[in-house]
Amino acid sequence: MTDTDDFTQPIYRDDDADERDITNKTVAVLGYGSQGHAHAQNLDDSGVDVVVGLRKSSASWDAAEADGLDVATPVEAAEQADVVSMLVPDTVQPSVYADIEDAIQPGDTLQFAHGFNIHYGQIDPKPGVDVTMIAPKSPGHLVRRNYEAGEGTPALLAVHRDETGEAKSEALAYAQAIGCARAGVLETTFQEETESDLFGEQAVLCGGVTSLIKAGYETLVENGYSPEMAYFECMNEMKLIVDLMYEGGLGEMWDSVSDTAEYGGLVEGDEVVDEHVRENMQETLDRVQNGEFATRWIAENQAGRPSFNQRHHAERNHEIEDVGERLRGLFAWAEQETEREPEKTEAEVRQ
Ligand SMILES: NC(=O)C1=CN([C@@H]2O[C@H](COP(=O)(O)OP(=O)(O)OC[C@H]3O[C@@H](n4cnc5c(N)ncnc54)[C@H](OP(=O)(O)O)[C@@H]3O)[C@@H](O)[C@H]2O)C=CC1
Ligand SMILES: CC[C@](O)(C(C)=O)C(=O)O
Ligand SMILES: [Mg+2]
Ligand SMILES: [Mg+2]
Repeated sequence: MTDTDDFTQPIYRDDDADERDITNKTVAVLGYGSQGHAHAQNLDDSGVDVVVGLRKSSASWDAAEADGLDVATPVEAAEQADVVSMLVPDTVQPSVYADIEDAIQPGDTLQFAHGFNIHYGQIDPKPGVDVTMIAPKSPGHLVRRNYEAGEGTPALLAVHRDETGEAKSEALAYAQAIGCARAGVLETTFQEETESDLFGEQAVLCGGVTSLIKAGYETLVENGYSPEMAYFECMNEMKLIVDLMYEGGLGEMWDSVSDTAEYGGLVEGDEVVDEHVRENMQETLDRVQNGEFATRWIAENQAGRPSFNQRHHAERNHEIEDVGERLRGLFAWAEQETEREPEKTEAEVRQ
């Protein structure tokens, strides 16, 4: 464990976990998407007995088998397992849980990578079952890529229910087996993980950044600058700037850019992301905390995702996507380094 003098809370590392708390169990990984394929393969490589749970019709079934994993239906997988890792999309988890509930026995564990369905009351696990979470703070493909490179991905650990008295040590061993304890595992609650994760992806990581990029791109193009110039300035260089912050914090980035960029950025940054943006962020957090976002997302799915589909297609058809695809075609290295999920089909988007 890290020295708590340096941090506000303990951060668990490989030495804090006992691999036998997971290598003596069978884990059913339900879903073989972004997180599912990474957890299943990392667990398998760490010597854990894994069975992947998928619908018979699943396009991922052959992929999981080709990766050398045992595959069964979610019910069959849950019947064999001591730990069921719920890695299907948040919106389908309640119906998948209803299907597998009878297959889970007292003393088993139901584990999540995000707390949405527990926190907002969409799943109420049956008595006698441990309920835990290991939530990697990363897209799943990097959880796998980092593991293979001998590196780790930070994760959050939470215990919602501990019937066996072993919920935390088992979750920590799971985190170790998927490579997260190489980096660090922070203990939290389902509430804190859910609300901070939703806020982060909406206001900053996914929603905030894409809106900032599009607004910058559109401002340049509307003022007569070329799309190629605007793409390189507002999108391509974003990665290079963020990489510096990832490696060495804000300071390393500011040290690397010119003094002109540092002065202009410090002065104008707060003009662009002003008090009004902070008020908007607070409202976003309010909607997460009071359940308004969750209610809207659940209703959106029940209605067949009309707003999601419209926004999904508008985003994919934004001009920056077209110019970006053509420009990235010039980067010889991009194809080797970038491990992208194939574009979702219409049916998958509607799911
Ligand atoms: N994406 C990420 O990087 C992160 C995700 N999380 C959390 O991890 C969990 C999983 O998310 P994510 O990896 O994005 O999920 P994905 O959308 O990538 O999951 C797709 C997988 O789920 C399967 N699936 C979909 N519907 C069903 C169903 N009804 N029954 C059985 N299998 C089904 C799909 O198979 P099929 O071929 O049958 O459709 C596919 O294998 C969520 O709780 C999410 O919030 C947490 C951190 C980051
Ligand atoms: C940032 C999006 C995320 O929360 C993640 C990769 O951590 C997600 O839900 O996919
Ligand atoms: Mg997240
Ligand atoms: Mg998330």
